[in-house]
Amino acid sequence: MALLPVAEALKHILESADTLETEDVSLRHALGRTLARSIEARVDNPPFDASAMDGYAVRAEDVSEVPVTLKLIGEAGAGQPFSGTVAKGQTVRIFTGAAMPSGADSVVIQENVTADGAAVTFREAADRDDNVRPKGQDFTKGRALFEKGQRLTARDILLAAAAGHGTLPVVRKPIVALLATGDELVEPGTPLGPGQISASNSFGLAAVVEAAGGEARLLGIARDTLDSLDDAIRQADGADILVTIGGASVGDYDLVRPALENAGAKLAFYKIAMRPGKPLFFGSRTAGKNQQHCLGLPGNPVASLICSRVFLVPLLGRLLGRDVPLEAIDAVLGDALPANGPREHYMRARLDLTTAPPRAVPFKNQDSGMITALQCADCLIVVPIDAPAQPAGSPVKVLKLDI
Ligand SMILES: Nc1nc2c(c(=O)[nH]1)N[C@H]1C(S)=C(S)[C@@H](COP(=O)(O)OP(=O)(O)OC[C@H]3O[C@@H](n4cnc5c(N)ncnc54)[C@H](O)[C@@H]3O)O[C@H]1N2
Ligand code: MOO
Repeated sequence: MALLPVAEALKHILESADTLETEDVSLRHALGRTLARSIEARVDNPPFDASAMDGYAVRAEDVSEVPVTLKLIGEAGAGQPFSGTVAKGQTVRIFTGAAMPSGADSVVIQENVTADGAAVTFREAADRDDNVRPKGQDFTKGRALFEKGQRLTARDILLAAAAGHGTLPVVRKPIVALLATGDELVEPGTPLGPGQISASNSFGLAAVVEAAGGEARLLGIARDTLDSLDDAIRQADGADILVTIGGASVGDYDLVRPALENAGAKLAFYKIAMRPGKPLFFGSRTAGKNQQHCLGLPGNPVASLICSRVFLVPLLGRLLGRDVPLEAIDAVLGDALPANGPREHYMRARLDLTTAPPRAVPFKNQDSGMITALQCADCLIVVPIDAPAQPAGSPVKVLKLDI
């Protein structure tokens, strides 16, 4: 069977998914969530003309020539407006954040004033609007603040709060069930017996899912039997995506696809023209009340993490209503590359941004069990299918690693 090109596999995955439902969350839980609607300001900011300094509110024309002494008639504190009006020859003690008293149009900082009871002497002249933040200078009611599909940052949450929003409409978090499979796997931190390795992928993938705005549910480790896989797959009911890890290839114990098919999954494709990542598959099944996407990732840790960025993160993006492309950069090869085979090769590399164009230096060992090479890579050099050998300095397309 011909291997499916990466772009076609991704297109298929994206076309299979729609944006999830909307829910309102409090600002305290809004960080990293994706807006389901565009958002406008509900109030002006500041909501009133406000003092930017501690000092004295005056009519600027009264202090155009100094020294001059004005009569103190009251005080305006933050949240404690002065209810009277400042008339000619008068001043009001004012503090940062307080509303400007009517009649006053300027604030003189207290360092430039000598107060003696009700007699306040100004040593520095002031202009209109000095140290005043005018109503709506930051934003006015109705101003567009955020776009639908925007992922909320700390700064966004600050702005939303200032703009009168206590909650925000966001897209429900996609739930991703992660199922490790294999008799050799033990939970990380457990001493390794003969032939055993740590089930590292689930933890790397859970981090990818959560950084991308999803909620990861670890289903643990299924053993290489149909019974164990069936049990584990049942635990995934209710998840929007079931990601299986390993058991996808052609070995006698690669039982994940048959187990998923037993559980009602219809596979749309299996095996892609990608290195690492060849045995990846994708399909869907009815699981509980919802239609569940099933993504089978290869067991090799590097393959599983890279494939998660290339396919799972965009799928999560689609469920959340936003695009999450990998940033592509034009670079030159820092080393010669041999001819490529029938799979698009995503080579782990260091990116030197101090040169123009940037230089991408591929790691010597591109084995998909080389977790250290993935961990210290900055980018992936994408080598097209059947590309000829290329000398150092050849132009290449590079994807910046953001996981
Ligand atoms: N005869 C062939 N053998 C293989 C082929 C092939 O085409 N013909 N493809 C190879 C490729 S490419 C890959 S990738 C692997 C992927 O196979 P599986 O998805 O079935 O993965 P496993 O065999 O279960 O595991 C591969 C490797 O990864 C380790 N592993 C598995 N799960 C985890 C986990 N959760 N955390 C950490 N490491 C994990 C596992 O122990 C193996 O070392 O197949 C090639 N073989
Ligand atoms: O293509 Mo397999 O995914 O690592 O080696």
